Amino acid sequence: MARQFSPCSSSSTTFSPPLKQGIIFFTKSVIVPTRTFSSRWVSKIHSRTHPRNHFEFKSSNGYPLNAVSLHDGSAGNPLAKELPLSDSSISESTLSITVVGASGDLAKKKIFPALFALFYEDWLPENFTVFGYARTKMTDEELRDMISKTLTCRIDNRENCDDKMDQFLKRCFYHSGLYNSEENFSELDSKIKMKEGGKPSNRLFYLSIPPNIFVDVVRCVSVKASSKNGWTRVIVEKPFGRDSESSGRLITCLKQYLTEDQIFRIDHYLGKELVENLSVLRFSNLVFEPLWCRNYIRNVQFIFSEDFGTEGRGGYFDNYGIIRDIMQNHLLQILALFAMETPVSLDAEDIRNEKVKVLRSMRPLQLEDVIVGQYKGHSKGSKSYPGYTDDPTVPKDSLTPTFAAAALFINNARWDGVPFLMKAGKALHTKRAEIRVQFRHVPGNLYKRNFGTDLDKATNELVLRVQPDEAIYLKINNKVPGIGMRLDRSDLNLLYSARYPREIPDAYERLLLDAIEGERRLFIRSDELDAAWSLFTPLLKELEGKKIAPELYPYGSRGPVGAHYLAAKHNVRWGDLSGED
Ligand SMILES: NC(=O)C1=CN([C@@H]2O[C@H](COP(=O)(O)OP(=O)(O)OC[C@H]3O[C@@H](n4cnc5c(N)ncnc54)[C@H](OP(=O)(O)O)[C@@H]3O)[C@@H](O)[C@H]2O)C=CC1
Ligand SMILES: O=C1O[C@H](COP(=O)(O)O)[C@@H](O)[C@H](O)[C@H]1O
Repeated sequence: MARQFSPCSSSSTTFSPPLKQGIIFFTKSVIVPTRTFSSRWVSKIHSRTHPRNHFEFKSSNGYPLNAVSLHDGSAGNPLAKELPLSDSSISESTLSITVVGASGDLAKKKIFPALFALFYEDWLPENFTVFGYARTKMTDEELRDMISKTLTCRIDNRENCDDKMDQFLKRCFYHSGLYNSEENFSELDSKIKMKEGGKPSNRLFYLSIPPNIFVDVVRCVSVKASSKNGWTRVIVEKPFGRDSESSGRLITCLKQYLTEDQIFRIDHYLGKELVENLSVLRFSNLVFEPLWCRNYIRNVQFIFSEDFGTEGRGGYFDNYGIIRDIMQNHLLQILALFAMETPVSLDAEDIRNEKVKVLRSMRPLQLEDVIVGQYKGHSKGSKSYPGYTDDPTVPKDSLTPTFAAAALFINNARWDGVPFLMKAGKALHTKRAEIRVQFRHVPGNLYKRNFGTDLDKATNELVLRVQPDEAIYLKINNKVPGIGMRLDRSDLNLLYSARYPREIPDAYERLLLDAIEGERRLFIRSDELDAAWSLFTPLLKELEGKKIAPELYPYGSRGPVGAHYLAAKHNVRWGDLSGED
């Protein structure tokens, strides 16, 4: 075996060409990439409605999967024509999901519960196994015990919850190992193989670990633990670097071992229900799309706030700050989805092509269009809240922003001159994430005098409340019933909890299932990532190079006043602070 030293890893590496993405199965009349055999539709049919030998193929966006995508990576696979798609091969295939970093916070809080929820709702294929991998020494039983503490069942369907938990936990196993040890990954491979029992195998690895060990793990997976007769995919958690250079390096290093189609860069905000609904709202209702441009929209706001600080994550956060933690990824992704042109289809590549165009059309971010803040300690009654730098893992003189607001512009025909405002902060007065679209004034408004002098207050505003209490509402002007002519601001309100009693799935459930199905629409392509970093890197360098001091704001407040000045400079008022919400 050839050994070589790679700049991508701290240790010497055995080079292995990129893993094969998948294999193609043939039916009598359709060619179907492997991703479809565990498709949501098939799995639902398997488990609930129809006999197991009845198949139909649809992706999670409802689009038929009846052709091999050029990006699927399966075209060159020599095994492609060897395995027929028969009912038995579908039900015989196995899926193993390995959570690397299984002892960590994200795995416990989100990944294992999401996997259980998928199992509970019968979304997972029949032959699946979950492996935890980390350095911490644990037995299978101890892993199960750890996982069981965070599992919950769907509110509307709890009857057999305990049974389902037992069944799920029986499918969970653990292997302790180092992240850069090929030997340890080889041991993992043997354990996975035992569970696969010689059947065709598909393997998903979720890297729930700090980014400095991503490449080591991917190397070990590639060399020792990839599937030999099915697909191997890797979900990569953020942060994907901390600027253009480090992100570029990470992309290059991962691509030494994986093809782009095997890499699923997760941005969990793209898996949130309301973010998914953004495109549905816009493209399937005639009333919105014609208004979706500079002629009618005055400004758009993307707002993220948390009512807690960086407690427990200060060490990580101080190296990144709120711009990298929330704006460069979650908010920018939503902005791109919001502003993109109509894609050719709902296919992942068509959507991601349009998003990249938006990102590449953005005006470079200027320092004067950004303000930064940092929370300070605050006492309220007998309770006192710590400041950011009170965290022992944060340097006392840290200038890392825990709050930022920015005005962005898209230099294209649709959006020329429209401010897209972003605001993100920790330790604020409330926890929420929302998109606010403020429309222009009604020209020659007949009812002008009924509104007083502040016409801005009379404009329509569309709000997509991503969380909590998911809702879509439109602020309209309405006549107060009665003989006189009094106008009132009112909401046309779609409150999800009232309209849809079912619990909304967690974003990680949707995204995990998409990765299992090979649906890439909600994952970040490398050129999207490049474009996102190109926008933010010069600004971050300037902020850090000039050591711009953040404006201090008290824990639990509405954030620095600088955010108001920034908005006012662009003739905008933050919708969340208008007093009428
Ligand atoms: N927690 C969250 O809410 C979110 C996390 N993320 C991202 O997800 C990934 C995982 O997050 P999280 O679970 O919070 O991370 P943790 O810090 O809890 O790390 C996960 C596991 O990785 C191992 N580990 C931690 N530090 C090191 C190190 N320096 N060297 C080697 N191994 C280490 C530990 O396992 P062991 O010691 O057993 O090997 C740990 O249990 C990170 O990339 C994070 O940025 C993204 C969004 C939200
Ligand atoms: O990615 C991150 O997201 C969380 C917020 O996620 P949410 O789904 O709970 O809204 C944030 O707390 C964290 O700092 C960031 O890394």
